[in-house]
Amino acid sequence: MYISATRAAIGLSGLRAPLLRSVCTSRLPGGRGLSMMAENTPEEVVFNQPKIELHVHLDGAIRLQTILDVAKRRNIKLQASTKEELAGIITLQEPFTLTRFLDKFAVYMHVVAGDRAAIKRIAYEFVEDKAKEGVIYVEVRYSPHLLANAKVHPIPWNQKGGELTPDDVVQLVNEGLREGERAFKIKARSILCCMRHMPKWSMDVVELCKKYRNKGVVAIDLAGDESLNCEAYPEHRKAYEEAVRCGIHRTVHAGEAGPASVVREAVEVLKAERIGHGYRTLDDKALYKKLLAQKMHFEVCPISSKLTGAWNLEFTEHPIITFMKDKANYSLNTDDPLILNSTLNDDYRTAHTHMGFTEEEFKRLNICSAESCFLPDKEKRELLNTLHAAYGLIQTTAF
Ligand SMILES: O=c1[nH]cnc2c1ncn2[C@H]1C[C@H](O)[C@@H](CO)O1
Repeated sequence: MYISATRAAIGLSGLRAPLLRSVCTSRLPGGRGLSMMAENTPEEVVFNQPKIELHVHLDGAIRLQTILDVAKRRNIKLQASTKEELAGIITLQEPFTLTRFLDKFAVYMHVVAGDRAAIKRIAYEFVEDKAKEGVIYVEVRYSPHLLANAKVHPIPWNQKGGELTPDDVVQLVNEGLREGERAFKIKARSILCCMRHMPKWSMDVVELCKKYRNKGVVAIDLAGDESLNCEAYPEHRKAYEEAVRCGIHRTVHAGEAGPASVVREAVEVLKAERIGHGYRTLDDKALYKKLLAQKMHFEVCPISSKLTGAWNLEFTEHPIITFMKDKANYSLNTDDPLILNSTLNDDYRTAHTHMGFTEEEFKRLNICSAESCFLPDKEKRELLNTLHAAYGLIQTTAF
């Protein structure tokens, strides 16, 4: 039996502020503790088996200590000098709107953006953190433009112009991920994000996907605030057309805070092969039925959905439960663990405690995740074999 007894709140390291702890555990019935990258002991891990993660933002998964270290080295003033203080200004303590949630990135992105060593370091540390969570394959996403300070217009985060281009950023992330893979013995690939409010960047993004498709980059994404930009701009559409033409895999954030029409557009116009979040799909019964039939993959993120305000009712009524009952194709993911102050285990615990997820379902959804990942066929088969062996399953997948 791999699902251990769950506890109302996981053990809190000395770093966890009591105030934050009580707010989080009371607001989030999942009882997620404050992670600050604290590690769970084996008995606290809900599904202690190899896992796949397909939806996590690199820039939403940076260690607090790294932000502090880089700020110090670069002489950048922050309104915090300890991890606790920094957590206090970055992490969410109660449900926000998606718009206000996305504003949180502005608190720290200027620290790492434009800095070679920092970008490589966050990618490397990311792999270490995922390995510790029991993830054996991860697809991590980011916007190369949001980490650059050259050949990007406008230059993000009020940085001064510099020399680090979006292309340099992709190379640095690839290096960090590759070194992390070697050190921590897991597999990590990346997805490059177009941003909904920055259509001018999108053709660049697809070109970078093409250039680095065999060097670590596996897909294109469209991220950002769909509640403000419900319809993809023509530039996004052109970029996705080019992705289709060149066989670049495609995922799109849709139906998180925006309506089901955003999901419909993602599938029908942008030709998305996976949907980031997708909870609002359920508001359009015909669309949901169609996507179920075609085994569309939904990248769901329970804790994120609550704190971004994408889902503002109880976890016990969450659309993910419908996905589970309908045996839909979906993965379980963290999204932005830095801002959410969560770990993948916290999402699994939330699903187990409040949504009735069983060990069998955890295995099934991880198999679905492997089947829907963007690796080439041969590597996908190897991944599936690894999972089947670890889970003690007979391989029946037709893949
Ligand atoms: O949950 C999200 N929905 C939409 N966009 C998001 C979410 N989390 C992060 N992002 C944005 C902000 C990041 O800077 C960007 C690239 O990772 O993607």
